[in-house]
Amino acid sequence: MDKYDVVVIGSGPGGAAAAYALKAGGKRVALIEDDLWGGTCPNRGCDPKKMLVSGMEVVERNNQMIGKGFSRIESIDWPELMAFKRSYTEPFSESFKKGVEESGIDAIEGSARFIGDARIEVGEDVIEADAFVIATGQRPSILNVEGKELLLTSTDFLDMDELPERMAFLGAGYIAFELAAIANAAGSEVTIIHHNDRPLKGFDAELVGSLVKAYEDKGIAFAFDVDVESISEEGQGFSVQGKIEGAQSYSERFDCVVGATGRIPNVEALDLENAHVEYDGHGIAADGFLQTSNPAIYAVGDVVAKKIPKLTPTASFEGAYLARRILGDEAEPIAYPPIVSIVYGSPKLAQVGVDATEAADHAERYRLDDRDITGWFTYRRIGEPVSKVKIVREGERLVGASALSSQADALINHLAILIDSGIVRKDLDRMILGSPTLASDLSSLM
Ligand SMILES: Cc1cc2nc3c(=O)[nH]c(=O)nc-3n(C[C@H](O)[C@H](O)[C@H](O)COP(=O)(O)OP(=O)(O)OC[C@H]3O[C@@H](n4cnc5c(N)ncnc54)[C@H](O)[C@@H]3O)c2cc1C
Ligand SMILES: NC(=O)c1ccc[n+]([C@@H]2O[C@H](COP(=O)([O-])OP(=O)(O)OC[C@H]3O[C@@H](n4cnc5c(N)ncnc54)[C@H](O)[C@@H]3O)[C@@H](O)[C@H]2O)c1
Repeated sequence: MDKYDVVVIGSGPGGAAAAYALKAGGKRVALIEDDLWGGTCPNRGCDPKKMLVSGMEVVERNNQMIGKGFSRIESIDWPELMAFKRSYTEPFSESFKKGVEESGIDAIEGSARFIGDARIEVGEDVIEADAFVIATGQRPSILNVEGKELLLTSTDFLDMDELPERMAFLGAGYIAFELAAIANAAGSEVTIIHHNDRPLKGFDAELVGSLVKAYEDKGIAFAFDVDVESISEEGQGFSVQGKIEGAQSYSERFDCVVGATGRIPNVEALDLENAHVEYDGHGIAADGFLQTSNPAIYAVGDVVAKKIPKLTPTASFEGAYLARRILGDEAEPIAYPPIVSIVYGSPKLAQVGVDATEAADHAERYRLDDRDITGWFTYRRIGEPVSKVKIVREGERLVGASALSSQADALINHLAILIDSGIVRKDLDRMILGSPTLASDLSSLM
């Protein structure tokens, strides 16, 4: 039987951040993975998605420049774009594992399950540790309808050999908006089917409305207030059936249907009952120190039941915090800075900090600037059809922002740095930044 100081279960951004920092702090560490090394983000999440987004961005930029020196719309060769994506993803897992081993962490392959309060089993091997970190992430939740086995997931989409001519996404969250934009740019006829009329619920309703309009302008269809009841095979394709607001029936045929109705925590295989670790359908319960109901077991990343966005940077932030805590360098509970959320759609939608609703509800405290900046030079020069920004200030200081444009991802990160550092307009005015750029716009936005 092997004995470690710390065993980390799951090699995604949360588990890897904890394992590397614990090893650097002098601990004997094992990292266990039962699938691809590096977890969701680099293998079937953020990174492969963004490789495909690169293609979408070229088409978007090309379309915006038509009549401005460009007449031809570049089209995406899907198999070639997919080969480009695979050039990144295919070698990733092996090279990640090699990096783990070279750092002196024991890389163990297999599924971990608890067989006691401080003991796990991986295959035939029993492993003990002073502390465990659960970082097992989430997987797609499959809508419980008749024919659910016919649904594809985001993982299937991100590795599709051929792009279907007509496709549907069920759900209208991050994944549906991002993958729909990619498929649309690559020439597929896309429909997003949603059970209510409020897509991307965590984002500013008005900016989401503008995003939906932009999608419709690109030919993406929305079927709102549809309760999907069944998926069935129809010829070479699939039929989605349901009810519109519980009355009228809905029926459409597609070449493929991708379920994007959320993700669920990977907890079942862990046999958490054997270690007295509490969890529910949202994930593992962890306190402000990321400690579970068993004091020797911690949890980080997507597998934790939490209100904050389940994203790669939050998972790695938690992993790094937890390593400091276990190493005895952290006495305070975890404190998150404002968290940037970005939907890599076409255009992109992004937000950080206090939102417009909270600002309006607390008008005595916050000042909200709601601006259409489509005419600004930054956007004019690329023929951007829409650019909107909402800025929330408390006194002089920026405390929140939302943005919609093809540049919203970079802009929101600039704004998050201003929020976090407390930089105000007069500080910006003392700087000479490269112009014209997003950075040189900041002073005017403040
Ligand atoms: C399509 C898609 C796009 C995304 N895009 C973005 C984005 O652009 N930006 C962003 O910030 N976030 C994005 N995310 C979310 C991001 O991928 C996750 O928030 C992040 O990967 C969470 O990290 P984690 O370490 O908690 O879990 P994961 O990365 O999911 O890693 C968990 C690991 O644990 C392993 N595991 C599970 N059970 C066991 C077991 N019993 N034994 C051993 N190993 C086990 C799994 O195989 C997995 O490798 C995206 C997600 C998806 C699905
Ligand atoms: N850019 C990013 O940072 C990024 C990208 C992709 C995924 N992610 C992460 O992955 C998670 C999962 O993404 P997701 O898009 O699957 O989840 P999500 O929670 O963002 O969206 C799920 C959507 O499905 C809808 N839905 C739920 N039940 C439904 C039903 N019965 N019929 C129709 N619609 C239904 C929800 O109302 C919601 O709009 C995200 O919450 C996020 O944490 C992040």
